[in-house]
Parts: sequence; C-alpha cells; structure tokens
Amino acid sequence: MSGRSQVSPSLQSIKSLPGQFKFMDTKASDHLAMSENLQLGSGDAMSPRTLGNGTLGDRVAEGAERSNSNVDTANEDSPYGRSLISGEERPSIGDEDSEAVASPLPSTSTSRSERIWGDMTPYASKKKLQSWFQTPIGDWELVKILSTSGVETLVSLPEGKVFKVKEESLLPANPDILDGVDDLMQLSYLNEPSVLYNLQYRYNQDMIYTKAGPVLVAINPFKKVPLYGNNYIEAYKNKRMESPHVYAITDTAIREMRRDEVNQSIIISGESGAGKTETAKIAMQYLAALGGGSGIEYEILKTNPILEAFGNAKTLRNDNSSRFGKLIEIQFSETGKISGAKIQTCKMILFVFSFLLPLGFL
Ligand SMILES: Nc1ncnc2c1ncn2[C@@H]1O[C@H](COP(=O)(O)OP(=O)(O)OP(=O)(O)O)[C@@H](O)[C@H]1O
Repeated sequence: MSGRSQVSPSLQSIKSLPGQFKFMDTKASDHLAMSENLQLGSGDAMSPRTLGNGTLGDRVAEGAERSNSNVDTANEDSPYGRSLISGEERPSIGDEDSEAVASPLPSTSTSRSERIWGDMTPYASKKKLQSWFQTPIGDWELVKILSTSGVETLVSLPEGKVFKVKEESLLPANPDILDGVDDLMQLSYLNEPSVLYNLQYRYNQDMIYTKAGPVLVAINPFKKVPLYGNNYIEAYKNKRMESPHVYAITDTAIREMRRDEVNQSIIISGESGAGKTETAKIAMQYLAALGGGSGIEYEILKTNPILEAFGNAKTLRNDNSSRFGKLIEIQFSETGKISGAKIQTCKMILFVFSFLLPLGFL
C-alpha cells in the first residue's frame, strides 16, 4: 500500500446530512457525492489537505450544527457524539502564525467517551506517534506530536504549522502499514477518524466495500465501478476472490443455507440514497447466477422495474428513491435451485432477504 501522503487525511466528522440536502448531478460530482453520502472529507479526495473547508464541508457542517444540540444530547456517551467546537470558541488554526507557537487552545468539554479514548492518547504522545486532531470546523487532521508536557501537546501539520493542543483533543492514528485494511477489525485504533480514513483510502482505489467483522460496509460510489459482472461472480463462486463484496455476503448466505439447512437473511440498511436498492439488485444477480436454472430468477429480477415504476419517486436526496421497504423471500428447491419468490413491500425503509428452504429440508 502506498504512503499516507497520497490520500488527504482531512476527514469530516460523522453527522447525518441536513434534511434539505440535495445530491448533485452524479456526473460532475462523483467524488463530492461520495463525500456527501458518508460525510467524509470535502472536495476532491486526492487533493492536498485543506483546513479551510470547501462549500460542501460548510454545508454539511452547517446542517449538522443545526441539529447539533439534539444529536449531542442523545449521544453523550457515544464516541461519535462529540460536539463540534465552533469557530468562535477556538481561534482558527489557519489564522495562526506558522512560525510562532500558537497560544493554547481552550479546553474542550470532556465527555465520558473522550476520557475513555483519552486513555490511549498519553501513550501516543509519549511515543510521538501520529495522531488525529479535530479542527474547529470538525475536520480531522493527521498531526505529528513534537513534544508533550502534562496536558498540553505541541503538534505539527505536514505543511509545517505548529500549534499547541490539549492532549485530550488528540486521538491515536494507526500505523501506515494498516492503511486500507479490508476489515476494520484489523485496525489497532478503532476511533472515528481512523474508520473514516480507512474507508476513504479504500474508496479512492474504487474499493467501495469494507468489512466490519460480519457486517459489510458499502460506500455509494455514484459512478460505475469495475466490481460486477460474470467474471466477478465466477471468481466469488469459485473462491478465487475474497475481498469484501456483496457477492461474498450472498455466497456465504447461500452456502450456509445449503450446509446447515437453516434459512438465512441479509439485512440492507442505510440512509436515503445510500445504495440499498442497488445493493439488493446486485445480491439478486448473484443469487440468480448461483441458484438459477429454472428461469424463475429472471422473473424475480424483472419485478424490480415494475415495483420501481409504482413505488419510486424523486426526492431531495435520491432521484430514484424507493418510498417503501421490501421483504424479498426467495425459495429454493431441494436441488438448491430457486423455485419461487415472494416480495412484500412496506413503509419501512429496509431491505430484508430471506432464503427459504423447501419443507423437505426442515
Ligand atoms: N454500487 C453502486 N454502483 C454505482 N452506483 C450506485 C451504487 N449504489 C448506488 N448507486 C447510485 O446511487 C443511487 C441511489 O441508490 P439507491 O436508489 O439504491 O439508494 P437507496 O438507499 O435505495 O435510497 P432510498 O432509500 O431513497 O430508496 C442510484 O440511483 C445509483 O445512481
């Protein structure tokens, strides 16, 4: 894997998008759209780091701040519920003299989660490891620890800016060797910026799927990615490929159904525009390739445009938004082939696949 410098480590904190937020046209804003969807860093993901955010970051931060009070109260104990420090509360780092050491930053409110994570920071400071620092506008920056004295730590940005921060406002970063690991469980430090960085690092190489233990995290690429089709289906079927993929999840479900003779379910969830419908179709394609033969699989696939014609609508977030959830039950015969399906729609925005065994299997 290449060095960390290739990827901008300026990351946007996780917050839900403002309700009125609209995805732009997918052609011109592929990268932006991706950032919007997972609230990763603003601007071109490969561009040099910037502390002054682009318009997207401002819009996201603005929207996030509007709903900040609720989120922060609700997530007081969640490591992801840390309140952003407003520009007024802290001097902007960009305004500081790069030569002189800036005056100490005011202390951030120390929530329980910060104290928990803070336990790891003294070790990172002592060893002068690279760490993540959250800027006043909520972006995460990778900083190098120069020295530490008690609660205050002197850190530098790659472009040379040096400033003092409270030790508790730093989070440990993972060593470069862990850049782009395909399972988040492999990260030594599983904090917010480390997860976002890893997902962004992989996204930049069109690796939109990452595992988080048994869960598959998918980032909507909003563009064609070369990850689908017969060659990939064959590769996953024959276990020649093992990188995280919807095909791999579907393959495991179908194999375990046959091996253990137990019904299986795949739950696909995410916010509007996250890519649930597309992911469900990709899973169905794999199922059709693996359990096909009777011809019913094509009938099942053909239900998608019909259901979408009746149940989809253009919304602020998604031009083709499903206004219903789906429960797709696919029945298999004793020979392991698809023998039928039942599709139920409901108001819940969630997709559930159930692979049902024939009665003879139970
Ligand atoms: N794997 C993918 N590859 C390329 N583009 C994708 C992929 N997944 C999603 N998209 C793009 O994102 C758009 C929105 O995806 P999708 O309709 O699946 O979202 P959703 O989560 O089902 O949204 P809603 O809940 O509003 O129905 C798609 O129209 C497509 O342009």
